[in-house]
Amino acid sequence: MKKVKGKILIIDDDPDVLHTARFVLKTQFTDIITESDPNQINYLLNHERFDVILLDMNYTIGETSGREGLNWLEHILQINPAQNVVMITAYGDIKLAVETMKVGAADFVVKPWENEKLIATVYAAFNHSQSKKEVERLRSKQEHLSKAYATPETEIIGNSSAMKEVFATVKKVARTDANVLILGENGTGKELIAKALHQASQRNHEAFIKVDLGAISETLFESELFGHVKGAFTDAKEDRLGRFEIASGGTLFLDEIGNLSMQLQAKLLTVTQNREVFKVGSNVPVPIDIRLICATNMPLYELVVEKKFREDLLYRFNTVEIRLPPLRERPEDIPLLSEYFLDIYAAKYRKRNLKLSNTAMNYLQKYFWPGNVRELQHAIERAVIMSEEDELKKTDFLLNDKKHVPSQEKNYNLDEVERETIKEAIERHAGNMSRAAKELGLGRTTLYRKIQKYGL
Ligand SMILES: Nc1ncnc2c1ncn2[C@@H]1O[C@H](COP(=O)(O)OP(=O)(O)OP(=O)(O)O)[C@@H](O)[C@H]1O
Repeated sequence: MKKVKGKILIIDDDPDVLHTARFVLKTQFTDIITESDPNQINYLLNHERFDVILLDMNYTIGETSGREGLNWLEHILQINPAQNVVMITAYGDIKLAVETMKVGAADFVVKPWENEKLIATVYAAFNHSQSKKEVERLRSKQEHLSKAYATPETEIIGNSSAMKEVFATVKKVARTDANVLILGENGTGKELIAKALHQASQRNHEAFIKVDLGAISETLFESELFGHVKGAFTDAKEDRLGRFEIASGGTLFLDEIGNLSMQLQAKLLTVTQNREVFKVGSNVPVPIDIRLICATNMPLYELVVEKKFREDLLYRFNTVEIRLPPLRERPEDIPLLSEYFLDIYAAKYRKRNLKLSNTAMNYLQKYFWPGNVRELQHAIERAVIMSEEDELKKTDFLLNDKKHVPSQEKNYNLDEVERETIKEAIERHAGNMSRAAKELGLGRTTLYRKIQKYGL
């Protein structure tokens, strides 16, 4: 018969009891640990997690009141309030055994026991412990999922060759468990791609948990990511699961990894190498099973050269790398995205007949889009709200004109480029010629000569 994967601890000062209990239970469970000295409870509970503890009521010779067992039970529940404990009691102690259940014992078995009865009682406690764990895991997962689903999902739009390549990579790697690193400027769709990878993976019925590492303070990092046990620090009023544990079985998306301090990078490396976490305040390792997706808008490879990002951590993250090009490098996606967002917002603001004029579309395609797709999305939403006619015009978009790159009509006339550059520098330094000259790398006299030449 296949044994159940479970760890049972038996604490009794009578070696015969330990021996027979081990003999009976090892036919059912994979790990049986016996201990004759209850003073070892602290050590044991701080180093391992037990599914069920079988605990004797009396230890000191001549002691039959059962009080000792009750005290040890309270002690165990203080260390781990969720621990399942089955009391071992002599026939005369049944009244006290019932008392222990009020304190928090899961059940009791009476010595001498029938083997079937012992197995059945430990099984029931074991199943209870498993369902308690599952309930806690599901509760935390649910909390995160409801937050995640508060924001509606969007399609991923793109017809440029760069985006087609991205889609092909997503398709290829989604079903593997390979770690994926997504690089790209703000608003290029890194999170969207991470979600797409999760949705197309075999883990899609499990949670997708996002952690914005840029938003977590250094002090809360461990508790947020690895969890904590009750009493680990002043505010730790109860046990809490970390994001790694909640994501177990699913996908963990670590955003903004470029912002991590060296110290936190070291911690993350250990966790991703060993695939287990230690909750703050606990020495018990918790195994984790996650698919890891990381993202950043920082130049990670440069940070490695500057020794600001660990090379070993980068190579742990980048088994597969996806680079999302900035929107200005794929202007052919702009009409598609613009129409897509226009549809959404025209419906939302009940302006269904709204169209984009050709001049407006032209204008959008030439803009620099420093905030990428997110900026385009906001620009369209704002224009839809502000528009008073059936057609969105160039003037409905409040874009920063300085950031326009008329790429197709780019001017390669050196004189004109020089004239524009000088004009911009003078404007930027509010007419301060020394500063403008310095920025342009020119002497003041040369600058004046050129101002005269170009009639500025
Ligand atoms: N290809 C796309 N198709 C449709 N919507 C997109 C696309 N790319 C990005 N978006 C939208 O743009 C917004 C920003 O996307 P997302 O949050 O995925 O970007 P990000 O790269 O993770 O940004 P940040 O670096 O700021 O976290 C979202 O509302 C997203 O739905």
